[in-house]
Amino acid sequence: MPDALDATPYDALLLLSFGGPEGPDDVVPFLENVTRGRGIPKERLKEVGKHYFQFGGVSPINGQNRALLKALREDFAEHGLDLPVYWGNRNWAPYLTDTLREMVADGRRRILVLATSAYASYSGCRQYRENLADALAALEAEGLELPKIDKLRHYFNHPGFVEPMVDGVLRSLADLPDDVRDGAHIAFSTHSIPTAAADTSGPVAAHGEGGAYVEEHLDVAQLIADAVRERTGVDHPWRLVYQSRSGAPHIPWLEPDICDHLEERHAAGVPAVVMAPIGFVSDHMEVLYDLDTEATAKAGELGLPVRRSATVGADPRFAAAVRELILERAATERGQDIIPCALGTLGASHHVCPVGCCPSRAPRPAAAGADSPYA
Ligand SMILES: CC1=C(CCC(=O)O)c2cc3nc(cc4[nH]c(cc5[nH]c(cc1n2)c(C)c5CCC(=O)O)c(CCC(=O)O)c4C)C(CCC(=O)O)=C3C
Ligand SMILES: [Fe+2]
Repeated sequence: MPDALDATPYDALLLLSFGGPEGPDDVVPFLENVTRGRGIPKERLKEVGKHYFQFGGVSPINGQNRALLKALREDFAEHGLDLPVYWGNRNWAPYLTDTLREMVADGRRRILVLATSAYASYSGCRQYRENLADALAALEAEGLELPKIDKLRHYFNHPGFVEPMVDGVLRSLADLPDDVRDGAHIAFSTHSIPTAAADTSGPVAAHGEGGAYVEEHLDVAQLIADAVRERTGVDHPWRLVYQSRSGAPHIPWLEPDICDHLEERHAAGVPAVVMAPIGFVSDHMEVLYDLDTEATAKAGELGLPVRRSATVGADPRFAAAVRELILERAATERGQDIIPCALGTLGASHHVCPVGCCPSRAPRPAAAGADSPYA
């Protein structure tokens, strides 16, 4: 047995995710949960429902979270980190409030949250903090004693997140036909969000065109492109592109869209493209539908060879990164001086979201941040 690792003051980890349907009957209620009060056009919802039905009404995300839970528990056990791991979702069972109630019943008092989103943005960060505040409010109304909740920092530039994606891009390049491999372009893809949300993503100091959301993705893309050049000796051109746009057409969202980009690059004479979904922690429906189905069909029409590279998923290096992030945060909470681990030019992200970080359209209470109404 290795020496025990010290996660004090924390007594539990909570994997906090999006949730997804597990069968055809779940699809409509799931979409209602996702879109409550979010102003998404009906046509778009019908369209997205079809994506889920095409896959038997089952989102891949829950299975991927179960695999991640297993990888985390195995990594912790192997390294002597005695920290129970729980799982709760925003939009589907196991629901966050139920998990939190269970954690309180189990006597958990200091909870650290790992969200399945690596970057700053309202959808990927503050909205999860709002969900935590809602869950705490629900438990408070039940008369329960509330635990203290902190959220792990953004891990987009942690080597345990970046390195598996480097390997994925290398595998995709290797998988392309020999005659087009060296000329391949890399399209780093992430979820489009309204430009107004991007511009105010991250701490106030990062607000401006694209905000922390775009800046962080560009840093990861550059890191992967540099690592690929080092490993292959080929300088592949790349661009950050977007997918899965959902809002009304008159509201500007981040562009270019992956499909338009494929068309444009093909017209410019690019012989092949690797689509690298750096914005996603695992092979979500957005990856399976928008890239593997829609964009791949588009490329087929164009006669453009494409490959989609792997997401991090339950890679053991990612599980190890989570362990390191927990120990780093625990040491910081204990007042120890510790240098946080991060690649790239931006440095390690903040531990605690400051006031004004990723504001929502209509301000709501958010836990686990400087503006949290909870201790
Ligand atoms: C930045 C971002 C991430 C990445 C960060 C993170 O991972 O959190 C993400 C993840 C996800 N989004 C997901 C699903 C959906 N997102 C929607 C809608 C929206 N997403 C947005 C942004 C993001 N979303 C936005 C700005 C909207 C518009 C409405 C709003 O402002 O809220 C809709 C409604 C229909 C549609 O329009 O697509 C669905 C069904 C799933 C589950 C997939 C699965 O089942 O595998 C996952 C992991
Ligand atoms: Fe989404």
